[in-house]
Amino acid sequence: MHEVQMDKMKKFGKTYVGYEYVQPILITIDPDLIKSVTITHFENFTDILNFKIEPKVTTLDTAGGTVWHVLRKNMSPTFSSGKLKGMMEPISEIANEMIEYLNQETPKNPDIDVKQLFQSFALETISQSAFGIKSDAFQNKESELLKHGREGFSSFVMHNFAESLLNLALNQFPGLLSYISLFPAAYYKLYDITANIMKQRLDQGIKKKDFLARLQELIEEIKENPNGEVGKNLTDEHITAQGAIFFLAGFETTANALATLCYNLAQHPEIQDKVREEINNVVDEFDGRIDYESVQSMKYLEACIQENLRMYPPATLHIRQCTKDTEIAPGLVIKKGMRVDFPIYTSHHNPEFFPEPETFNPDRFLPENEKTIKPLTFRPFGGGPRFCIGQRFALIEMKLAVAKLLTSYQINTSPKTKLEFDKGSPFLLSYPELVLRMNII
Ligand code: HEM
Repeated sequence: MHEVQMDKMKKFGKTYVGYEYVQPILITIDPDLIKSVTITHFENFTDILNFKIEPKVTTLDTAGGTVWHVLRKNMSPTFSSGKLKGMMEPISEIANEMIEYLNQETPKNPDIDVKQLFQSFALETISQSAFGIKSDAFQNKESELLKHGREGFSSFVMHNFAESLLNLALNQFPGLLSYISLFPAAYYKLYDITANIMKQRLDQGIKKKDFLARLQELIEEIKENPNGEVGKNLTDEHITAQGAIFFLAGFETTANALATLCYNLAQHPEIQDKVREEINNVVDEFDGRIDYESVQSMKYLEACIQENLRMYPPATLHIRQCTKDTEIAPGLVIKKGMRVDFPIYTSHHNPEFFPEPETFNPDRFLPENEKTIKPLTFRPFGGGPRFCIGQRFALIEMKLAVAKLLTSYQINTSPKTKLEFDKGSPFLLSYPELVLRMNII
């Protein structure tokens, strides 16, 4: 799909009108228009869907209006610096498990499907920090959570796709909604897992400090203060639903980005050597520690991660629905009910924003050069108040994983290395596998 968008942008320029059946959609990578919609006039563009869904599937990414506001406000503290710092110790342990797994596998066969490797890493990370449980993803490829994660994620992709296809029908016949579920079984399974763990914790008086603990606090708040902001706008079902989306949104995106980063580093051994040298120097300065503090000093590693997110953004598009007629630029009025699309891949590959866009050049993101990047042209995590809530979590998680990996392994291409993106995915730059050769240092 990103290829289609690239062709259209070449033909029509940075802004054009596309059609979904008979409904017009404004499609733009113009940073001024993006600012106008996602920031200046955000109150008229808070929503992602333009039809109602039941509370059990109203996750932060699908919620709209007041429900979204209240959810976002109350979920944000989970990602404060203090909370993130607390989560890093288990993540560091999981990265160690990943290295142990490689130490066990690579003597048999150094060609590793890094997509699968990082899916296990990301799954274990989310399941321990969100659900407080071990999924045993490295050793157990049949892990229940891994299965629901993969199925749920393809469904998550599908529900976005289904949303586009059913949009028109649902608009005209809202009654259809009682018959159609856009959210397949895996979603409900994750809802049940969340509900069961919360119940178990309540019954056994287990106290933790993870995402689920925050959800439990909110459910308590509804009971204690039914007329407060949370009680008036949310139900227990709304809150429980958030367990699933944190799991689904954080799993595949992070795994995809980590795998393509390793691919870029394998293609550019000189960049890989440079980033390894930085990691080793910082680790020496921090008495051998790779942790929350030390990874903050790895500026070149951060630049490599950002440059990889530019070249291969896991999400290729983000969208907003207009809820009130709004003039977003002189003479350009977006009507209520119209959707505005912001292609990410197309913006990241536009030579006007990023010269020589097909070249992997982490220097673009070094602190001294970052000012040359125009705000809202680089949007791997979206933009405005509705940007990705897991951004900081994902960045630190990726830094930790890559820092640990590069101190133990040299990443090379293998004759089996091939990066081929799935065709037709409207929102994601997904690919089935990515094999790289991992040589112990
Ligand atoms: C490399 C990793 C990731 C990428 C590239 C990514 C990308 C995105 C993008 C493009 C959006 C749409 C933002 C917009 O509409 O402006 C989004 C939303 C979201 N992401 Fe992420 N994400 C990543 C990791 C995570 C993680 C780790 C979590 C959770 C732990 C997460 C949770 C969410 C949620 C809940 C939303 C909806 C936010 C809202 O509508 O308020 N993401 N993400």
